[in-house]
Amino acid sequence: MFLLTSLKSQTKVAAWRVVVRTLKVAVVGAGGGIGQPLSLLLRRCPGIDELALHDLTEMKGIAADLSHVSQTGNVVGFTGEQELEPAVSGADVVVVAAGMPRLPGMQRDHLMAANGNVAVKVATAVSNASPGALLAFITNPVNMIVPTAAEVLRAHGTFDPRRLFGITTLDVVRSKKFIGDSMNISPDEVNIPVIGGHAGITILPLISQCQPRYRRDLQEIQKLTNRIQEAGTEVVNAKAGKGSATLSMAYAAATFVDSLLRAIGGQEELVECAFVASELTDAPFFASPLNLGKDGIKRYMPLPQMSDYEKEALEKLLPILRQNADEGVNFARTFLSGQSRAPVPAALPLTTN
Ligand SMILES: NC(=O)c1ccc[n+]([C@@H]2O[C@H](COP(=O)([O-])OP(=O)(O)OC[C@H]3O[C@@H](n4cnc5c(N)ncnc54)[C@H](O)[C@@H]3O)[C@@H](O)[C@H]2O)c1
Ligand SMILES: O=C(O)C[C@H](O)C(=O)O
Repeated sequence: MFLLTSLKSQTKVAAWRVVVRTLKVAVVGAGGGIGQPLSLLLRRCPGIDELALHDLTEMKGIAADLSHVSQTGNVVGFTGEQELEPAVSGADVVVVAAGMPRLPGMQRDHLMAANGNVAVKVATAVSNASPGALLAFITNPVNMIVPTAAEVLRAHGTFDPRRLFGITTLDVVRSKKFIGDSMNISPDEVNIPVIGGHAGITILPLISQCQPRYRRDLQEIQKLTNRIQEAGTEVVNAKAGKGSATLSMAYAAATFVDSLLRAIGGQEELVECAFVASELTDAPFFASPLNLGKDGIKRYMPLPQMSDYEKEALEKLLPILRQNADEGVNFARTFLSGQSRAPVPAALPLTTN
C-alpha cells in the first residue's frame, strides 16, 4: 500500500516536473535597435521563465525596465564578453541580434568583416554552455553568418543541422504585407513561401504559390519580386545613415521565436521558412519551409512548385549561395586555425545587397 502511494506520488512529481519544465530564451545583442524591441515582444510570449539579455553594453537598466512588465518570468541582464556563456547557459533558444547594421551604399556582404566574429563567439559559447539550444541568427550577412556558425559548431562537435537557423522571417512578413495591400486583404490571410537566402536576388518569394492566388501579369510579378528583394535597402536608404530595419525585424524575429517555442512545447504542424543547412538544392545552406518540432527542424518540406520565372531565378541564386557558404566556412576555418583576424571577403563578382 505504502509502495503504491509512494509510486503514485512519484508519478505525480514526475508529471509535475514535465508540466513545469522551465524555458529559457537568451537574446544576444539585446541592447541594440532590434534587440530591445525584440526583447519587449518576447515578454508577451507565454511560457518563457527566464529571458537572458546579453550585450557588450550595460544591460542592467534594460533588464530592470523589462522586468517590470506584468508578465510571468524573470529578466536577467548580462554584459560583456565574459558574461556571454553565463547568458546562454542552459538556454532552450538563443537568438542573435548582435552586430553592425548596413549604411546606405553598403551591401550585406560588407558586414562580414565586422560581424563574422559574432558568429564565432556565439557558436563557441553555445557549444560550451548550451549545446542543445536552438540557435537563430538575425545578424547579417545571414548567407555567410550561418555557414560560419555551423563550421564553429562542427569544430566543437556540437553541430546539429536541425538546431541552427538564419532568420528570414522578415522576407515573409514583407511579402505578406505587400501582397495583402495589393489584394486589399489582411496580410494575415496571405501565405507565401520565401526561399533561397537573405540578400538581393537570393531572396526568392514564390509568388506563384501564394495563397490566396495572386493573379497578375509577369511584369507585375517581377516588379513585386524586386520590391521584396530590395525592401531592406528601401529601409536603409529611408533611415539615411541611422541603420537598417529594426522594428519590423523585431516583429519578424518574435514571430519566428514564438514558433520555435510552440514547437518545443509540442505544437505540431508548425511551418516556418528559415535559412538552414540543407540538401534540397546544391547550395549547402538554403532557406525553405520547415516543419518545426521539439528539436528544431522536424522535417524539410519538399521544395514548392515554381513558375518558369521562379525556376530561372532559383538557378541564378544558387551559385551566389554556394559562394557565400564557402566564404562563411573559410572565415570560421581561418579564425579557428588561430589567426587573430579572419579574412575580409574580397569584393565578390557575385555579391548581392
Ligand atoms: N535577418 C534579417 O532579416 C535582418 C534584418 C535587420 C537587421 N539585421 C541585422 O541585425 C544586426 C543588428 O542590427 P541592429 O539594427 O539591431 O544593430 P544595432 O547596432 O542597433 O545593435 C547591435 C547590438 O549588438 C551589440 N553587439 C555587437 N557585437 C556584439 C557581441 N559580440 N556580443 C554582444 N552584443 C554585441 C551592440 O552593442 C548593439 O547593441 C545587423 O547585423 C543587421 O544587419 C538582420
Ligand atoms: O537590409 C538590411 O541590411 C537589414 C535586413 O537584412 C533587412 O532585410 O532589412
